[in-house]
Amino acid sequence: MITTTDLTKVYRSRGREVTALDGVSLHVEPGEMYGVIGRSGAGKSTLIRCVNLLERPDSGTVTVDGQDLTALPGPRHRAGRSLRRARTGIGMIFQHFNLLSSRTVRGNVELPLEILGLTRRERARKALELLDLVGLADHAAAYPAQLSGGQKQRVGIARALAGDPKVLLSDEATSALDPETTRSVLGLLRDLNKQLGLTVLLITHEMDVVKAVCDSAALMEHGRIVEAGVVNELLATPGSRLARELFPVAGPVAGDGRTVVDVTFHGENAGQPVISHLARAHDVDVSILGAAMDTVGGRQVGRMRIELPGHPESNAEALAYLRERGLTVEPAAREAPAPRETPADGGTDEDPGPRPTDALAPEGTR
Ligand SMILES: Nc1ncnc2c1ncn2[C@@H]1O[C@H](COP(=O)(O)OP(=O)(O)OP(=O)(O)O)[C@@H](O)[C@H]1O
Repeated sequence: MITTTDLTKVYRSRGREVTALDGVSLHVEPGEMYGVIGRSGAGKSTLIRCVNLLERPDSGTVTVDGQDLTALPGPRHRAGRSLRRARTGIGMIFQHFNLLSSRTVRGNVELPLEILGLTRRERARKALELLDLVGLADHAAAYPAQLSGGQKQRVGIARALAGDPKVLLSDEATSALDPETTRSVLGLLRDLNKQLGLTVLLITHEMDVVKAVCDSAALMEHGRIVEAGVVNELLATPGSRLARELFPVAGPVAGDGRTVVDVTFHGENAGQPVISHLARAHDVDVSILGAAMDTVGGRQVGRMRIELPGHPESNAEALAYLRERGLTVEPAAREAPAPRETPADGGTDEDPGPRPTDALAPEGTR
C-alpha cells in the first residue's frame, strides 16, 4: 500500500547540511499498522512527511495505493492538482492535533469536506457520521479549548478520515497524551484499522506504541532504516535489536562458569511451562534473572533471562531442548543501547545501558 524506494533528503540551512533521509526503503502492506520508531532526529518526521509529499524527497520514489506520488507534476513548493487529489486518499494526524480554535468540533471536521466541495447538508451529515465513529458525536458543537487532549486527537482523527482515505499517517499522535489516553487513542486507531481496512503508518519514539498496535515495525537511526519486519517474526529472530528494545530484560550477562541466555517465548510456547520442563528433563537448576511479558497483537509474548550452572558447552543439550520447543535462545546481551549512542561493539562493561522502558525517549524527556 505504501512503498518508498531509496528516499534521500538533505536539509541545507546557513551553510550546514543535514542528511535527514539516507536511502530509506520501506514497504507497508495494505491493512497493516506499521510503526517507525527512532530517537529524536532520526528522520521519522521527514520520512512520514515525504509519504504524502508535504516534504519533497531529493531522490527516490513514494508509491501509495499503486500511484507514484513523486512522479506527479507540481511546482517544487506547491502541490499540483493531481497530487492534491491523491492526498485526499491519505489522512494525517499530528502530535499537537492542529485544530482550528475558532471552529467548533464539527467545523473542524467539515473543513476538508468544504475543500472537497461537498454541500452544506452533505458536510453536516458526513461530519456527524465521522464524529460518531470516533465517539464524539455529542461534542459536535464544542470548541477545541473545551476538550481534553484525547478528545482533540479524536477530532483530528475524524478530520483525517473526511476524504475516506485508505491510508492514515500518524506523526507522534499520542506523544502529548497521558498513558491511559494514549491507550484509548491507540485502541481507536486499531479499531479503525480493522473496521475500515485502513492502512496506518505511524511514527513514534515509544516502544509501547509499537507493542500495543503495530503489526510491523522499522527502527530508524541517522536517516536510515536499520531493522524492519513483522513484529512477531522479529521477536523470533535471534539478535533482533527491535525484539530487545520491545522486551528489554535486565540482569547480569554471562560470567565465569555460568551460562546466561535470553529466551524469547512467542506464539504457542508462551503459555507452556517450558522452563520447569527443562529443569526436570535435564536435571538442571534454572535461575530466572529477569523477565518481561506482554501482549503483542493479542498474543502473549515474552523474554526471560535465565542462568544455568556451567559453561555453555556443557549446557548444549539443555539449550537445544529449548530451541526444539520453538523458543528463540541467544546469549544474554546487555540491554539494547540507545540507538544514537550505539557503539559498534554494543557497549562497554562500564556502560550500564539505558533503562528498559525509555531507551528511545527523546533527549530531555527522560
Ligand atoms: N526544515 C528543516 N531544516 C533543517 N533541518 C531539518 C529540518 N527538518 C528536520 N531537520 C533535521 O533533519 C534531521 C531529522 O529530523 P526529523 O524531524 O525528521 O527527525 P525525527 O526523528 O522526526 O525527530 P523528532 O522526533 O525530534 O522530530 C534532524 O537532524 C533535524 O534537525
